[in-house]
Amino acid sequence: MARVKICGITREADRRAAVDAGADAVGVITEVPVDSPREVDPATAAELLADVPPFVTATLVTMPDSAERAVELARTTAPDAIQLHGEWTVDELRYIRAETERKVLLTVDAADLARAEEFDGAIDAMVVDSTDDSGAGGTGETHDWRATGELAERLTTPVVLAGGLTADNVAEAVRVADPFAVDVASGVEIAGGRKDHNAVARFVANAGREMELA
Ligand SMILES: O=C(O)c1ccccc1NCC(=O)[C@H](O)[C@H](O)COP(=O)(O)O
Repeated sequence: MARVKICGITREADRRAAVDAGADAVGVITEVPVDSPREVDPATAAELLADVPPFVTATLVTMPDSAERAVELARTTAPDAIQLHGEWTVDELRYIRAETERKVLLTVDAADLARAEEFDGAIDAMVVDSTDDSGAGGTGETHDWRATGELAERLTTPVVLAGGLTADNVAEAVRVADPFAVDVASGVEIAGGRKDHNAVARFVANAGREMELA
């Protein structure tokens, strides 16, 4: 069974739709150095994360310019988990994890899986995504799901499959990669930064379809 994270929540109604659909985690994006329709300011991120109910992981998604800033953002937005994009060292990730006492996820690019191995065991989950040159996500691009599945078999750290997933391809992605979780942002939108509630519900249902058939 793959768990589901709905990422890039910018509005309360979208957060509610994700929770009502049965998402295991919601992601709120702040402080990223790219122009994203899914980015909100830290105060809005704090509000959106605060009202995530129990048993759903409130995830802060960010690309701050230092480990200290990551810790500060975690303090002001109070998430359950922090998903970092960009270039980080193992020591920096360990520092952020220890200082915040939060679960730390690192996003790695699917085209550079050799880099992923270096972080095995140092973080709580690894998001394998189709990132842009800066390491940002939300590209809407798919990648080699089989290679991600093979990586997941080698690592002890849980792997989250992201990048170009939609309600129509997520069941196949789960079948091929068998990830710990799947993550979607642009693939369930009606417009940039606004979720299509029907697509969100279909995505969550289809991510679990393989389990229903088993
Ligand atoms: O979504 C963004 O615009 C974004 C920008 C900068 C850093 C991270 C971003 N998204 C992070 C996510 O977790 C997305 O869910 C993931 O990249 C998948 O995106 P998509 O291909 O659009 O489903």
